[in-house]
Amino acid sequence: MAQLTDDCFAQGGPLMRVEEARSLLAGSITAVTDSETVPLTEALGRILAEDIASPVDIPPAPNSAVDGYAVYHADLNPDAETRLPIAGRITAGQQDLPAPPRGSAIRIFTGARLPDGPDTVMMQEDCAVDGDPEAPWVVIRPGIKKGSNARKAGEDVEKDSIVLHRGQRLRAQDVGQAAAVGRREVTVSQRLRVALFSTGDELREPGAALDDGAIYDSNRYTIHALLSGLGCRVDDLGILPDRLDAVRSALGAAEGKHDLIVTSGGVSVGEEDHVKTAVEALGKLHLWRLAVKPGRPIALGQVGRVPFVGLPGNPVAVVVTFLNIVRPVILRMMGGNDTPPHTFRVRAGFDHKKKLDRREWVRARLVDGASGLTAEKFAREGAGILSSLVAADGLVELPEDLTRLEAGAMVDFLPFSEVTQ
Ligand SMILES: Nc1nc2c(c(=O)[nH]1)N[C@H]1C(S)=C(S)[C@@H](COP(=O)(O)OP(=O)(O)OC[C@H]3O[C@@H](n4cnc5c(N)ncnc54)[C@H](O)[C@@H]3O)O[C@H]1N2
Ligand code: MOO
Repeated sequence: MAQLTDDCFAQGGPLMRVEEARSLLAGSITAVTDSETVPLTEALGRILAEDIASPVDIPPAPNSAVDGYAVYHADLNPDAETRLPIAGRITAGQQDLPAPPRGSAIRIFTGARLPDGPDTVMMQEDCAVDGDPEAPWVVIRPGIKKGSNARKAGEDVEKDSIVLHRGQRLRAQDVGQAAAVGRREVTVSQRLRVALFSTGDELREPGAALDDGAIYDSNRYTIHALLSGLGCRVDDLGILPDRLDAVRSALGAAEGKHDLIVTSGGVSVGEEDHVKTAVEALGKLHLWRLAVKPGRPIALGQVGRVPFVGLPGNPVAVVVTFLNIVRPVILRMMGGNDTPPHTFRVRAGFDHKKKLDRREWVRARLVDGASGLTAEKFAREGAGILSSLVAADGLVELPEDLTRLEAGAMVDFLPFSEVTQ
């Protein structure tokens, strides 16, 4: 028999567009976590729960950007070499600064404070030193601009300005910025406590024997990694059998101890798909059919008062729906701001036909060629082909109104690196 529907739209009924789903979620999900104070060494990837202002100017005082000689620019001959006596020496961290007279230079090092007076620093490679080593002179080439290599107080950060904002996710440089304004600790949102289940009688733990009809549970490990990457505290609650009573009691038990419950599988239309029924019995199911490919049957709802996300079972659909739909929900629950990930315009290296009115994410790897970056599609497209994601660098996002893509057209590319850390 011909395959009738490898088609997520076959189920009929209204499908919700991505933008509608996102704005519905943005309107209904609020931050749920309290804040906590952590040392900077534990702050990476956490969401800042305070604005951080700098109590000081950075740098606090004018200093030199190079190893060289500090001079009064007005002492320099603009058209010929200038020869100046070296009147002193200043190293980084030195507090007692010599007061250089006009018509002299000061030996100075990168980061050392500039004394009052000199306004310009010559890089030592552009100077020559001669004369008696006890009383040396520096010879300076003409042409340097006034103020060169002299860092001004506050040129990086001005006192009292906000350097880091509540809701931002801390990257390495942000952690460094907190240290640069003198913070040892920062206040961040507590980690979201997430209960994670996979569902399906066919699933076995990796490492166990694989009997007939069974497969290893990969989704739970994929989702665990995705959640951990977002800074969640994941409670791995194993594999649930395809039995309504078991699913219902496991979800019910998870409610009290977690901020979010995530499952994979069991959200489609088969009689063995019990997750939707269990969630409806324990709370509410808000939406479960999106106008996307892959990943249409995603369940979003609540178990008691705890938000619930039921990801579809197909391994590719898991990743695509997590990154595009669930990730912003989780960041929002942790008090994160809504900074959308960056996509990049690249050339499509493939033709592609798609259905009108659904958004499609095509797995692609980037190839660097003479005409720039080209996105190449993986040969096989099934939503169960996890190896296609392994081979991909990211997702080409094709909009709802497109039905035909021709190789050479420019497309939006979402690199995994934008959304998996
Ligand atoms: N008659 C229809 N059948 C299906 C439809 C449909 O509209 N009508 N939708 C298809 C789509 S789209 C998807 S996606 C899946 C979603 O189904 P479920 O969420 O109920 O997932 P399962 O049926 O449990 O599993 C689907 C597939 O994925 C494998 N799987 C499940 N869990 C795991 C795991 N933890 N690790 C690895 N692989 C897993 C499972 O063995 C199945 O092959 O439904 C389609 N069907
Ligand atoms: O085919 Mo389904 O789009 O969600 O994997």
